[in-house]
Amino acid sequence: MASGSDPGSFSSFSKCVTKHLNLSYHVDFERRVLKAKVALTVEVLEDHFSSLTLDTRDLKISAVTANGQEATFAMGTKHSFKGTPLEITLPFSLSRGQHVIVEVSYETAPTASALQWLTAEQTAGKTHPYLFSQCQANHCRSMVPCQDTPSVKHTYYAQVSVPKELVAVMSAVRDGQEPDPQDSSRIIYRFRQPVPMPSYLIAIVVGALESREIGPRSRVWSEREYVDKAAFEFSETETMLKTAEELAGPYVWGQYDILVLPPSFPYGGMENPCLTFATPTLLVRTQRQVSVIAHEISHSWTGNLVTNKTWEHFWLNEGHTVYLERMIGRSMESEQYRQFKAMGGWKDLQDSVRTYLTKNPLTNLVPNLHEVDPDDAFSSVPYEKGFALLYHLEELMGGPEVFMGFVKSYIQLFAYNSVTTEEWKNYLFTYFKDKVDILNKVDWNAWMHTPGMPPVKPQYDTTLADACIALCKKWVMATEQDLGGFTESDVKTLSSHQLIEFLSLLLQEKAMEATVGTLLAFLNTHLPPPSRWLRLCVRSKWEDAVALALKMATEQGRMKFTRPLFREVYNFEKYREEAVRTFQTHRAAMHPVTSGLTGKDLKVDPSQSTSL
Ligand SMILES: CC/C=C\C/C=C\C[C@@H](O)/C=C/C=C/C=C\[C@@H](O)CCCC(=O)O
Ligand SMILES: [Zn+2]
Repeated sequence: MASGSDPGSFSSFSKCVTKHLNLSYHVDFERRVLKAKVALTVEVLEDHFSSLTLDTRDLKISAVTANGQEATFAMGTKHSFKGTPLEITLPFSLSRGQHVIVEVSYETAPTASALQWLTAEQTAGKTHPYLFSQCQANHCRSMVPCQDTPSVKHTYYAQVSVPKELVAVMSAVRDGQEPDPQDSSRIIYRFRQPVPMPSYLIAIVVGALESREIGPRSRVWSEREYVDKAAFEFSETETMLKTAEELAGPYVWGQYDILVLPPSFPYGGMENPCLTFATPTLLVRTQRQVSVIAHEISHSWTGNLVTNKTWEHFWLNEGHTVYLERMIGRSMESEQYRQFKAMGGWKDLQDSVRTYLTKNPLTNLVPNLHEVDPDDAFSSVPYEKGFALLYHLEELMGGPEVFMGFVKSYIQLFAYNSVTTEEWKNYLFTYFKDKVDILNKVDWNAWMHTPGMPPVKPQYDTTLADACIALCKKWVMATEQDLGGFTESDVKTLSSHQLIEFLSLLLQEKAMEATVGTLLAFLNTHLPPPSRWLRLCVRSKWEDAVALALKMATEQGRMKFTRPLFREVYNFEKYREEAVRTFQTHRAAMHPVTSGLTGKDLKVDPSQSTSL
């Protein structure tokens, strides 16, 4: 299964592959470390095998054993984002097909890139500390020494000792709890993940958590302050799961829970198996953001069951997931709704391509990530260029039902495996063997290996978008005299999805007149301020919006909002210093990845805390 190489991993996965992890964590909130032991069950792929390399990042390794015997180990040279290879030499030699249990005793660093340790003051309840992880793309190695590549899949078992007033949850099925026999002030939670999965899907949260049942296989988890809101917001979960199963096949992970994190969680959602992580910015009581949950549910098939072999093939995870998410939208809402969302996605893609610059090779659907940190390469491109390609193929191959047949078959064929773009394409040609002539006319090189926008622009149905386009035109062309002509009904007739699209269209207008600021002030009295609105206000140099934009950028940490808001204020020359100052004041409380990437955006030196 695991062959070839991964530019993001030092691990020797062509020589051996991990089949199972047995993890023990002791969560130490005072020192902000995990005291840990992991036993890796490793299958040997070659004869005369006596050494292996694991990925680590900032781990303090104290001992390594192999089948219970002491093994020698050495740390290699530290790489800026790939971490430090852990070279292990076994006290014996093994042959192809044999297994060995390699046990590593270690401690994580307080600065582990996968972990954010929050003080009680940073939580909603203000009484207990909180810990959460985010391993995608290459951060698992900062909490587990492992083969940290999506090409290797393994099951896992874990036991986590935490102070007894706290609760631990993981990306696995809960397997009971008991008092810690070593310390009566602590409790041990146990977890099992019997479905093989890549290391980036290992996840842990420890905090004052509560849960509510929202369906026959679903609970929501969060601090008490969010839990009822979350149960309301995500009440459609079981309907979405059933819709996804009709489209893609059985849900194999047993439980599907959602955990709402504190506001600093850097993403809208993360598809951790059995336990989707979600930002509290979804709790807006408008169901505006339920497509994030449809997206994370879809990952149960595309990403978690069929996984990209390396991060260079990330579009296989995300493009198919967006495709499935929008098919769920089609079943639960309408085809017009799917078309509308697809059109919004095209705009997001234009936005990303513009931000990254049209000729940047990181806007290729299949980028070369040799010596590139995946966090730096992350954008809407794999999501929306990937979706656009799949939609284009859908049109060429005979429509949504026909193409969904291919997607379902691809999922069944590659389930429990990791795939490359080439393997996906070969299967596409096999599945549509009667339509190879049409497939041969697709400009594959332009779609996959060329920067910028795709070679074909899909013609989406504009029914739901027309109202947004008309209103955008009206606002863009307005003069001072027209200002009185804008009424509440202009925006009241738009759905929340249409409103987001309207703001997105407005944001793309290059020549912002000063009057737009006044128009936006009108909008402000009628609507809550989404981040796009604030970006628009700052771009149109409406000075009152600067403080609001910086407030939103720091009160929550979803990078999709925080980074563009900071960048927008930074680009407003007059407030550049204020953007940098605000970042420097808040960076210690930010998630490590968010603070690193925002620092780069604002050209702030990471070590000195001063502007470059
Ligand atoms: C070409 C890029 C290659 C690899 C990138 C892989 C991972 C990048 C890393 O930064 C982690 C990303 C995690 C994403 C999690 C969830 C997203 O779907 C959320 C999207 C944005 C949002 O809604 O907030
Ligand atoms: Zn995704």
